[in-house]
Amino acid sequence: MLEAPNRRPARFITFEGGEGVGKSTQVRRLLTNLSQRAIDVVRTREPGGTPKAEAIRSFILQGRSEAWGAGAEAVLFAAARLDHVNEMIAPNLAKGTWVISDRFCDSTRAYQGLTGGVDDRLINALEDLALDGHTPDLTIVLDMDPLTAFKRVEQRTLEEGLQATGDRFEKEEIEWHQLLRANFLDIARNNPDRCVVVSAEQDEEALETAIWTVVSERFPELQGRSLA
Ligand SMILES: Nc1ncnc2c1ncn2[C@@H]1O[C@H](COP(=O)(O)OP(=O)(O)O)[C@@H](O)[C@H]1O
Ligand SMILES: Cc1cn([C@H]2C[C@H](O)[C@@H](COP(=O)(O)OP(=O)(O)O)O2)c(=O)[nH]c1=O
Repeated sequence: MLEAPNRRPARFITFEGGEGVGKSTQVRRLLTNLSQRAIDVVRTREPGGTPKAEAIRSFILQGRSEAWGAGAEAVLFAAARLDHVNEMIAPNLAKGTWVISDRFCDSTRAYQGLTGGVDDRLINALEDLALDGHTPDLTIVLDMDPLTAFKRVEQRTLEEGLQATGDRFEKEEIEWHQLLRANFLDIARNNPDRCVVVSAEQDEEALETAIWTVVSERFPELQGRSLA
């Protein structure tokens, strides 16, 4: 099939960071901002994004893989990612649809690798195989003090009368989450062309504006696009 002339490639954007820093909220807001500028875009999440990957998600987040250790969990996250890339991310990008993912490969490197102690060689090999060249064009690393993030989540849970989930990784000690934060910052430092760190300690609207500035500067095709 002939390529349409001057057609820009679809972009792949990921959001990373610790628990409760506002990733899902900002993924939704960025999706709206892009859609309003007539960009075809979908949002997805990890672990998950396809039925098979969602099955692996519930298995891990219920704590059923915990006893196997961080190395086996890294393999499970990569198995979910392989399906997610092959069945969802790659086909969307191929047809010109932008993809925004709430977490992706940096989560495995940060949680299982740098914080969980899994050997770099396994993390690198899994990343290489699962991504198969589908490295994100831009990764927004949302950074904030984990205690403040937990307080936010607690506050909302109380306000909305929700049940606290206590997922597999949410119950780790605060020191563990502080180390996780430092490790996400290290990943960003080691990938300066791809990652941009944005402080998540600002209200939702201010953070949305900060992220929009990063995204629109990174992708020149967005400049001058008026709101639909
Ligand atoms: N900038 C913000 N300021 C205050 N509260 C926020 C902000 N962004 C999100 N929240 C609230 O914090 C909680 C976690 O947000 P969420 O987007 O689900 O984070 P994550 O996806 O990183 O876990 C939610 O209750 C959400 O409503
Ligand atoms: C994608 C991925 C997630 N995780 C963890 C991070 C979260 O604790 C959990 C995903 O749960 P989720 O409820 O999506 O967390 P959050 O709202 O904080 O993004 O899985 C890993 O440990 N490794 C990975 O590769």
